[in-house]
Amino acid sequence: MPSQSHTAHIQEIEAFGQGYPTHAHERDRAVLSSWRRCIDHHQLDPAQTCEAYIVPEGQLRVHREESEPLIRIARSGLEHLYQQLKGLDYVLLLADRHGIAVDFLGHEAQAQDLRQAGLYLGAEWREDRAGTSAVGACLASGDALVVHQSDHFDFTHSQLSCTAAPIYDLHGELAAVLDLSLLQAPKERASQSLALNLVIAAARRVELANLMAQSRSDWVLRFAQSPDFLDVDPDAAISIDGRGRIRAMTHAGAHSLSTIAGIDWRQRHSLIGQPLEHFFDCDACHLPELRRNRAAQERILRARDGSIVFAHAMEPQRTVPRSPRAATQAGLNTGPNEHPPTTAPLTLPNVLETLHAGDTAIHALLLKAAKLAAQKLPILIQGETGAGKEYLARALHQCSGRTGAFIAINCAAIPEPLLESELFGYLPGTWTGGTSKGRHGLIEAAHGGTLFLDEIGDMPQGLQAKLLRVLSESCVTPLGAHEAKPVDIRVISASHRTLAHSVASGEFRQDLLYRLNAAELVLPPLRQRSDVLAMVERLLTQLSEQHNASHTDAQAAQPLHYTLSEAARIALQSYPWPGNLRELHNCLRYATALCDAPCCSPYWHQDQALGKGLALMATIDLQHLPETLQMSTAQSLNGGKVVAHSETTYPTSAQPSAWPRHLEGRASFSAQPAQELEQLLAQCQGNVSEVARILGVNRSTIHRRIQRLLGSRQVHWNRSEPH
Ligand SMILES: Nc1ncnc2c1ncn2[C@@H]1O[C@H](COP(=O)(O)OP(=O)(O)OP(=O)(O)O)[C@@H](O)[C@H]1O
Repeated sequence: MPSQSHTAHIQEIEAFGQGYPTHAHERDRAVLSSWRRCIDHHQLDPAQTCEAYIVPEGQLRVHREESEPLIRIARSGLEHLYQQLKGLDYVLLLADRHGIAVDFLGHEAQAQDLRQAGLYLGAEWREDRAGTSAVGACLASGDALVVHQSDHFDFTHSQLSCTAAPIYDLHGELAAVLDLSLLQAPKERASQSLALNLVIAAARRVELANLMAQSRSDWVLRFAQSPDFLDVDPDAAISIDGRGRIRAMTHAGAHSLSTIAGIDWRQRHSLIGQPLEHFFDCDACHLPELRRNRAAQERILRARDGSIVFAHAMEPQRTVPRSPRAATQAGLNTGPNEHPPTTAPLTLPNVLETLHAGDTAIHALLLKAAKLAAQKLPILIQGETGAGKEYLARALHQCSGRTGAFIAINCAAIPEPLLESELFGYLPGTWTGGTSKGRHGLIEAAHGGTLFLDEIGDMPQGLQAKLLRVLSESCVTPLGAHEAKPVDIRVISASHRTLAHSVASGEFRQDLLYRLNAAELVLPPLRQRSDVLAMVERLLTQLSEQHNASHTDAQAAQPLHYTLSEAARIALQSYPWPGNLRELHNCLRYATALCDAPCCSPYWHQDQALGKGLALMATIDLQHLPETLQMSTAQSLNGGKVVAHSETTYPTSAQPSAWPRHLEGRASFSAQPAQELEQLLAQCQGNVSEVARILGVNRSTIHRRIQRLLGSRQVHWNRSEPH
């Protein structure tokens, strides 16, 4: 629609109001519906203009307080979206159900202009007050739309281009509107199509996050049309209570169930409380089969209308114990409306479940941790560097039920005088390096929460005595103070050293050790875990999600998933990981950064309106892994001495002697050549090229070896690969 003079704008709206022929065919239908409401219901006059209205501070505070939980949940989604559009001058508003902007992301440098234009915190965009706007029309219709320049009813706003999508709460009520606006936009309305897709996708993710946050004690079933998106960016979700009945849905979830049931989605209330088997050929007993320990392609649900979706079931986050007594013993909180799931071989709270991927030893350790979580007992976590001690401490805090903060301090990283003032705080004028107002210490900051003392073995002796006093008296005395303050803290400490040795050498106080390790959790090094590859898969899923949430707008329509080549898989599995999970995580971050441009998978995602297109698969190969890994793999497979590790300062226990058993003999490849070759072929699923790459020889050499060593024995190599 070309830009108009104010007079032409008034004439067009008046003519439309009276039913005369206009340019209306060039306007979006949602815009015309809003114009109709403005004229007929709100009795607005297009000749009367009105500056954007910002509500007074006190009123804004009330609205923000009312929307606080939603703002919290939406915030990270908003920030991701804002980052995607960085440099394009978009402004993001989250408006509440009354049309008032309760959250805002935009350039502070433009604050004056944005405020004047109403693209600011506190702006009120209700349709009956401001005429047709994206927020107002979205609230009135419940649908996403673009209101571009002269689409605005009030000519005052005719420079703006605004795109909005609704966010529904779990009861199907329109809870908020996400709006993406530009002060100055290109004339073409089509320029905002991508903004529309982005804002719809962001609103869907906020709804998913909201459902997840509010359904901690229920099963959550997430759906996608394609298995590739299922675990990274599902389309819809529903929650299911302990009796296998639908408890809540995202908007897309309500649409899907309504379609299956053959009802209008506006009747979604009738879906609540219905058993799952009314919609799918499965009931609550089948939910554990849809968890992520099976490949996404296998997690298929058949709907009663004959359609098929891929599903991902997530068990309740908080364990629901068999009895209140068991709940207390396990230290797990149950909400008032939690029902014991009918199935549920429930084990760990989700936050602890995420720390392992199937290793039985660590699973047992985490079960113990779950029982200790809500006790106030001090816990000492031991384990090699990077084994995940801080992760475990945070998880313990999260399922402890303690409402205060998790405060972490690394005792090895801070010089003694600073460490003392950091921990204990100081009064004004006490400490020359301090601020004139004095400062609260970290011990006080952890009041009601958890104090995590990392590398406690490195705490200076003078401070060990002071800490002991805090632990025995539950009081802290800031530097320069004469009176102690009572504190309620739970202490978790960690060390990569064996503290008993430090006690024996006189470096660590025995009485403090007794205070700190009422319970001890020893995290195994990664090389001793049997779930390395499963952890790799999990981290790759996370990295895919992060990529999808943060990459640029042009690519945003195509979610990406990282996968591994067989060679990379073997290398990752056979490496001894002296830096444990930290090294593994960094290695995968490195590999995903280096991994070449992804290629398209065969899946074409159907729901274009949700901002998706072709699924992209990015395969991590051996050459994308850090050189240390490549060298280590080549040396171990070719019988070379592994120098890379022995030259570093890794703990002796991390030496390659601890490599996974199936690869231990690989260094002496020629000792049992036929058996080794057969094993390697099996591991590479018969892919001769992969075997050749691993051994650093060409494919014809492998084919010759197969002929020579294996002869007519049945060999499962990939005969269909190109020769
Ligand atoms: N369960 C986990 N899942 C995924 N990544 C993890 C996990 N645990 C640890 N990591 C990775 O390892 C890094 C180090 O974790 P963490 O700080 O908990 O280890 P740590 O044992 O406390 O290390 P240090 O002894 O050096 O302080 C994390 O930043 C993360 O990248």
